[in-house]
Amino acid sequence: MTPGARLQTAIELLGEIGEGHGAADDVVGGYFRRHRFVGAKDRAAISEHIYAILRHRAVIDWWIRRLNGNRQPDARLRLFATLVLVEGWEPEAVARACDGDRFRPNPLGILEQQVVRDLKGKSLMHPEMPRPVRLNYPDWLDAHWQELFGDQVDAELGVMTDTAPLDLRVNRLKANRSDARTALADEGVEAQPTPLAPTGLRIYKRIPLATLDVFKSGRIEVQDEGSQLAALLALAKPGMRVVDFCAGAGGKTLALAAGMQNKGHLVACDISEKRLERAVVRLRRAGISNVERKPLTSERDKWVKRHAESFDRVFVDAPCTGTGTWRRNPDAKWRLKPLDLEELTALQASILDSTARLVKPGGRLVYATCSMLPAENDGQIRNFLTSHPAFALVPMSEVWRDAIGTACPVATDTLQLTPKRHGTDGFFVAVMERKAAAPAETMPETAPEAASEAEVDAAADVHKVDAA
Ligand SMILES: C[S@@+](CC[C@H](N)C(=O)[O-])C[C@H]1O[C@@H](n2cnc3c(N)ncnc32)[C@H](O)[C@@H]1O
Repeated sequence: MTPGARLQTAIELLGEIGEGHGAADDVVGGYFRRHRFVGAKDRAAISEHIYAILRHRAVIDWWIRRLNGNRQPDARLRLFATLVLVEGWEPEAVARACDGDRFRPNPLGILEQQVVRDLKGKSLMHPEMPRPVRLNYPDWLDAHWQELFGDQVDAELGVMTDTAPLDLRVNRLKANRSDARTALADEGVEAQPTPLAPTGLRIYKRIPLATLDVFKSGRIEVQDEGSQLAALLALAKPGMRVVDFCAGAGGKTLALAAGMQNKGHLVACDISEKRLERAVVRLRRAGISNVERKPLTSERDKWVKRHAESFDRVFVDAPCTGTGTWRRNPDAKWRLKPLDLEELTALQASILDSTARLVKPGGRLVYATCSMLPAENDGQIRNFLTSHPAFALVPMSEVWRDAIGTACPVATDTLQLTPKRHGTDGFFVAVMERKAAAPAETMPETAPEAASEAEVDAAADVHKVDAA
């Protein structure tokens, strides 16, 4: 591809992302899957153009508006401005690449030429930029960040425009960390142990992961260190009965099953049967055979009532704003609206309320999000504990000591990881225990019949993953 053809592709994909055709990684990944002839260098260049814009969008738009009256920035103008401001292109190089020839962008219009010319030599940041512009997030989130980070907002949000490294989880059913690291090195990939999670390896380069033997043989999986820690902190042990309630495509399910050494019963629930289906191949690759997949109609599905107080661990990886993953999904912040936060917090409260029923006396409810917004995290836990006196928070120092054994990285009773402080995604974990002697949670009006083991086994047979 010529540089111009790469720009034209980036413009088209940015248009699709902007029109809500999907998350950036789906749109870009889908394009590359449909156009397999696009070479590795072209793919890297196209992705770099797109992600440079998504990461710096507020700053780019601020400059465009400043230089160009209040003109609404479009995909072309954003790209041209980013080439000059972020990628250091000369205005003449932009003009040369956009000559209107086949597969290349049309020549720059007068306004576009003017913006590109005026941006030459400018630095990305300007002292007059308001904080949400400087740090590239929507205005309405400023108060939320202030509540969480106080005078550290700049430092904490400043790193959210960086690129995240690639974290891998070593599958303890098949390898230990040192073996997996050696196997990666044998395939030419240098990996470092993650500082907090004993199961993690970190890679700073782009690698063709799916082609590596160490991946194909199920010894490693992609998983951010924060997610690995969340699963470890559940302390799911061999022989336990465990639910992964919002299991999706099984990222945490795989980690929980490894902690259980493939022994005991692990139910992976989700309202999306399609996502659960995507877990099958991953479970098989990891050699996991103790997982039952259970699609639900909602968090209030009858299955929940039928299994009241029958699980040692209930893991809730709640649907959330994903504000902790902006380094990986920079476009997500621009799709997020205040109403989404309201709807998500209501859904999280309902999921917590319903899943509490599943926990045995003495068992634990583990709530996790990949968000850093207090309303989804500590606020949610405060409300839950007030309305569910049968549960008590297990202090994080205690959970961490039992699960990880190193010094706990926070002094609070819940865990809020941030990219700035911990180098992980922004991840939250709270562990609550149902008091052993407490009366049962309020039960539904219709008497709950506990499922017999035979029923459970029959359900398991339908969805059970063949480990072969
Ligand atoms: C954060 S994602 C889970 C990611 C997954 N645990 C992993 O590690 O790959 C949240 C999941 O919650 C599911 N979900 C949304 N609403 C739900 C509900 N009412 N009950 C159960 N699951 C729900 C979504 O389908 C989504 O898969």
